[in-house]
Amino acid sequence: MKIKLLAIGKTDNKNLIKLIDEYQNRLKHYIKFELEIIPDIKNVKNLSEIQQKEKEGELILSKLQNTDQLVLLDDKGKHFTSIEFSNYLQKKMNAGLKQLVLVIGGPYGFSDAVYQKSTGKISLSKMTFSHQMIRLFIVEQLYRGFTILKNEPYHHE
Ligand SMILES: C[S@@+](CC[C@H](N)C(=O)[O-])C[C@H]1O[C@@H](n2cnc3c(N)ncnc32)[C@H](O)[C@@H]1O
Repeated sequence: MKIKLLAIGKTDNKNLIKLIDEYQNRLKHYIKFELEIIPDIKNVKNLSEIQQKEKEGELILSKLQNTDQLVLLDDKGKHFTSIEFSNYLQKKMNAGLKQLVLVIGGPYGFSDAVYQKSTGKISLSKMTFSHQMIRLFIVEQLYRGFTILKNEPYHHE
């Protein structure tokens, strides 16, 4: 299985980029992983929130292959402990899934079309974080999940 993380908009924060890169590199020892950044929509000032979400949604959906499973990172999604999340990843691998696509929405979240196409929603907290911070949190949790599956000493209860 491959995991693709789709995210909207580039971040200029060098410290954040460095940390994301570090976990991304660690993760690559366990699974094929790709972070794909969808460029920011141009002239967003002329768009309503709904129009921006719809345009971002079209770009997200255009990136999907037929066999992909689309799972959204969403503060209203399902909550997992890190161990439960590692089991979730194991189940996806056991199911013979070719590619799991995790998506981080833009500043206003997802369009209805993206919600309709998705097969699940994962929340990393009841709180809402910026779409940039979530990139770091999910790569760290993915890394943590794989170290749990491999019984490696990173996660402590
Ligand atoms: C600023 S948030 C968008 C908030 C927007 N009000 C909404 O309803 O989704 C930007 C993106 O970050 C991600 N995000 C923020 N907080 C999250 C959380 N607690 N769990 C999972 N994803 C989160 C989601 O992908 C969200 O679309």
